[in-house]
Parts: sequence; C-alpha cells; structure tokens
Amino acid sequence: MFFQERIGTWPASPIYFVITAEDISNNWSRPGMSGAHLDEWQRRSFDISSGNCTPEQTADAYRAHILSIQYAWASSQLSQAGMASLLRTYSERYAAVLDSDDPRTGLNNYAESALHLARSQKNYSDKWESSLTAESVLELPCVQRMIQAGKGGGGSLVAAGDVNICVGVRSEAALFKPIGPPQPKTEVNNTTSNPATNIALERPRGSEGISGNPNSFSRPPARPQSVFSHSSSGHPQGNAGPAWGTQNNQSSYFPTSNPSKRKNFYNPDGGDGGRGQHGGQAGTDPRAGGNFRTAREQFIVDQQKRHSNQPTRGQTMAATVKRSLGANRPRGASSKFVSPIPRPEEEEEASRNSNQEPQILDERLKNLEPKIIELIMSEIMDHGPPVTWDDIAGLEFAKATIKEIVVWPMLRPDIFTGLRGPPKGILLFGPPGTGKTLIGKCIACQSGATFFSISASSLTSKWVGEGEKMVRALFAIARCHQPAVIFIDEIDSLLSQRTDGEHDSSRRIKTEFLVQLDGAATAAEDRILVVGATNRPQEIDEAARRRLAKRLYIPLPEAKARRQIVTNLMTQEKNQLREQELESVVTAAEGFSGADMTQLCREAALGPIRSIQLSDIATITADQVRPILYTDFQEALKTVRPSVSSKDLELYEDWNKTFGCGR
Ligand SMILES: Nc1ncnc2c1ncn2[C@@H]1O[C@H](COP(=O)(O)OP(=O)(O)OP(=O)(O)O)[C@@H](O)[C@H]1O
Ligand SMILES: [Mg+2]
Repeated sequence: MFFQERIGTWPASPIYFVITAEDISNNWSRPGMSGAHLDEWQRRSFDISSGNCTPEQTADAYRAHILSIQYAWASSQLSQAGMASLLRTYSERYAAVLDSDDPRTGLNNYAESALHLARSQKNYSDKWESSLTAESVLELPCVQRMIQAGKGGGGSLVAAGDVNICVGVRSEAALFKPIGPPQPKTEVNNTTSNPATNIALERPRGSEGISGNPNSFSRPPARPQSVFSHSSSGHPQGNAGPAWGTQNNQSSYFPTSNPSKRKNFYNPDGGDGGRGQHGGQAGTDPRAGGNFRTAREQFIVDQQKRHSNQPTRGQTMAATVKRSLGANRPRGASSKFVSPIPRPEEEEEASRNSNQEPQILDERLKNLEPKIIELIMSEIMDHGPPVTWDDIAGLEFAKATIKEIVVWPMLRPDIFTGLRGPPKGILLFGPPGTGKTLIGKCIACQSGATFFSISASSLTSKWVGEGEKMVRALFAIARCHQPAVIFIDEIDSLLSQRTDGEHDSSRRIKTEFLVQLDGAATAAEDRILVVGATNRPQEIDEAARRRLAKRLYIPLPEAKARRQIVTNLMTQEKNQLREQELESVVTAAEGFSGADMTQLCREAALGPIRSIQLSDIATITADQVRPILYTDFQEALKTVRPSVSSKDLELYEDWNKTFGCGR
C-alpha cells in the first residue's frame, strides 16, 4: 500500500503511471525483484522532484534510472514495451539536463570543468620575446657577409654550400621580405630570387645533419612537374623546371619517366646513359651510387643477361617493364600517389611498344599474345642433363626407329622428303618405369632439334580459351625454331578419348591439338615432330592415335638390358660383384622394369652403410665403407618387388599387337 501511495506522488508522468499500473503489478512485483530496488528508485525520483538537487545529482539520478530499466528488462522483470517507453522518457530527461547550458538546471555537457581547467592553465607565452629585431638581424655575421658580397660582386649573395640549408624556417623567399631596412632589403630580395635558396641563421657552413649538401636535400618544396613530366613531343622535360639543386633527385623521383634513366637501367654495365644530359650528376642517385638494386630491378637485369643473345626477348622485356604502372617508382609516405590507371601519354607509349613487339619477335607470331610466347619460350623449352643412347639399356628396336625418324632426317633433310618424310608423331607406350621419359630426354640431347618438353598441365589454363591459344602458340613457336621436337609426357591426360560429359575447355584443347598435329596448320615441309609417352595407351583418343603414326612399344627390359642397367649403375660404386653373381641377380630380377632395377641397385648400395656400427657412423671415412657385395643384392631382392603385374603386361602386349608398330 505504501508503495502504491508513493508511486502516486512521483513526478507527473502519464507513462509512468501506465507502468505502475501494469508492469509493477505484473512484472516488478515478481518474486526476485527486491523491495530495496523499488525504494531506491522512489528515493531518486523524490529527490529529482524536490527541486533541491544540483544538475549533477539530477543527471546521476536519471542515469541510474536508465540503468535500472535496462537491468529490469534484461532480467525479464519488465516487458519490452515498458522498457522502451521508460527508456525514451528518461533518456530525454537525462539529455535535457546534460545539454542545457543554464548553470542552475543543466550541465552544459560537463564542459564547465574542462573550461575551468583551461582557464586556470598557466601560459607563459606572453612573456616570450624574440631576440631578433630588424636591427639585430642585420648585425648577424652571415647577413653581414651577404651584404658585403652583394656590394662587392653583385652576383649571387649566397655561397653554394649555403643553398638549401634551413633551420626551422620555411624555404620561401617571402620569409625575408619584412626583415631589414630598405637598402639591404633590395639585396636580400636579389638573393632570394632563386626560390631554392634557403638561408641558415647562424648555421656553420657545411655542417652535416640538416641538408648541408645541396644534393642530399631530401625533397624539393614544390614539385615542378607531375610524375610523368612529358613534353608535348612525348619526351620528358627532364630538368626544365627551376634549378632546385636536386636535378638527380628529380630523376630519382621519376625513374620510369625519364628515358635516359631507363637506358641506364637497362644498360647497367656500360654507357653513361643519362649522364650526358645531366652533367654527370647521376652519381647522386642512391641506386647508382651504391650497387643496390631492388629485387625487381635485379630480376630484370638477370633476365636481360640471360637473354642477351636474344635481342628480341630483351626488347620484349623492356616493353613489359615500360608498361608496368608505378612498379619502379619510389614508395614512401611522402611519395606522390601514383594512379594505377594509365595516363593518356602512358597508354600511347604502351601501345607504341606493343606495336613494336610482333615486329621484334617474328612475323609468324604476330597474332599471338606476347605473354603466351614468353611463357612457352621460358617455361616449356627444356634443356636437361645430358643423356646418351647408351644410357638406355636394351630397347634396340625403339632406339633404331627413333634415330631413323628423328636424327637422320635432321642430318639429311634433302633425302627424307616425300614418301620418305618422317612421321609427324611418335607414341612411346609401355609399362611404367621402362624408359619412355628417358628416351624423351635422350632425343632432347641427341637430336639437335629445338626441344619442347611440355606437360598437359602447362597447356591447360583456368581462363577460357587460353588453353587453345597455348597449343596454337606452341606449334607456331616450334615452327619458328625448326627442326623441333615437342615431347608430351603422359600424353593420355591431354589426348584421352573425348566423351560427352567432359569439360568444354579440355575438349577444345584436344581439338586444337589434333588440328595442329594433323598438319592443317603446318606445311608439309615443316620439321616438327610430336613425341608422346604414355603408360595408358588404351585411353588415347582414336583420332590422336592415328596422328601418332609410329607407336613404339617400350617393354620391360630383357635379361641383357637388366644386366646392362646393373652394370652401368655399379661402375659408379665400389663393388665386388662377380660375373656369376651378377647373372644370378639379373635372373632373380625377372619381370623388373628399368625403374625397378634402379631401385634394386639403390637398395643394395645401402647394404654397406647398414652394416656400419651405429657408433662409427659419425667418424667413418668414405673409403672405409665396404664395397657392395652379392649379399647386399640378395637382401635387396627381399624388399624390392616388380611394379608391373603380369596381367597389366598382357594388356600392353595386346595393345601392341593391335596398334603397335613393333615387329
Ligand atoms: N631402359 C632403361 N635403361 C636405363 N635406365 C632405365 C631404363 N628404363 C628405366 N630406367 C630407369 O628408370 C627410371 C625411370 O624411367 P622413366 O621415367 O623413363 O620411365 P617411364 O617409362 O617414363 O615411366 P612412366 O610410364 O611411369 O612415366 C629412369 O630414370 C632410369 O633410371
Ligand atoms: Mg614417364
């Protein structure tokens, strides 16, 4: 009862009475809502309404009200609607007290204390006095010197060493204008006719630290030109701007916009590049002074060196760099923003360069994108370690056929014409590890042809249409580098049978490849040979199969070939393998592929190492290791197994009988 009576005396608020009628009876008087909370609420409300509170107390009371409302709602003691109404009411009242600048009722956003602090802050600036007056400045030794110099020569009043020296003064001529009586004023104005000239007051000449050296001036006060300061003829104006004493700094600002700099950049070892134009001051460029180069610059120089015997590539690279936007410009907090969007001049230059590229490269490649050419040239052309025909054990028929197709026509193209012309494609098929890739490497080394070793993945691309372009480019480049051999390892992944469900892009790559292989795009006299290798011949598309006219079976090595593999490998190691023992190893290794034989020898070669005591392993010398013995092979034969099953072999044999070209 007492509670309700007191509620009735609260500050007039219709909303509040709605709350008291419903929420208090329904929500606030639930078990758990303590009477202490209600009393507290009421006490604050009476305090507010009494009119005895200071604005701070009123604001605190309203803030406490708001918190209580939020708490009551959060603990489900108050409905959402009730909470919203109460919050609105008390927030408005709280805000009214906070915002009011009436000192009796409002807090003026607590500004009073801040203003009070500011008012009581001690400030001694009124006691500051400059020791420099118009008269005292004139008495300064450096000013006297200038006056004397001005009277004497009438030329420049400032020594070169004083240029750009500044101590806490802005480097502008206007600084000097109000100082000094009329006569010296004229001279001083003469002095400052060069806007780059800043004068140090009482600064010892040549002192280090603050831009004592004109060339070390970190940044001109204003940029005379934009980042691309091209003249109307399209050439950069270079140093046409005011003489800031920082001509080379300017060139370090614009490393890519200055052609002489570029020339220097692409010819780092010789030639004076921009020096001729810049009066030999290029040495002030930090990059020219030391041998420091950024990683990108080093990369370009390396590329240039690598392709120095290919002028076309070098020029292509230069063009590529010219096209890069801002990549070579200095970066830093103070460097000017460089837009990634090319300016009209840049676009013009880029298009000029891109127009030059096809002429530089080859007429036949003019329709191809330079980046694809670059990719094929640099990534696909392969020069591996030397492999000779003798390194390939056995496979006499395959080796003879390949020599007939690849090597001889290269030597005597005049004889191998017409019907004697070599086939355009060879397929090497057989079980894994029998030397197909090895033959490819041998062709690369022994044929004398330009060798392109590609994998299916290098011809596929995530970009639609890019794969076909790669295939076209590959054949076009091969045509330019005739005689050429294109070796495609695991060709089944590129030319597998075309199915209805397969992806459109891979189907298009296959089609393009078949078109190129067929010779529709190649002339009869073109000397391009495609050599494919696979251990899944049955998966190759029938159209591709026809085009790979010479299909050579690369079988498991026979006993003689296995023996040769072991002998070849053992000659490089210390061993005590007798003839008889070697024969037994070869017999025991029936069904092993060339790769299995290599694995067997590796395993046997580890035998002597395994026999070394663990304590000796750290100290033993290489020649103390015992030779490889027959027992090591016996042990190795226990762990190394043939990797080709007889069932798989039957498949290859069958395919060879059906499609192979062997006898
Ligand atoms: N006839 C061989 N003469 C000498 N070494 C061989 C011979 N065949 C295979 N080898 C050895 O086996 C290794 C693997 O051979 P290679 O990569 O040529 O097999 P592959 O036929 O291409 O197998 P895959 O079909 O699995 O690609 C070779 O590096 C070589 O050491
Ligand atoms: Mg292989």
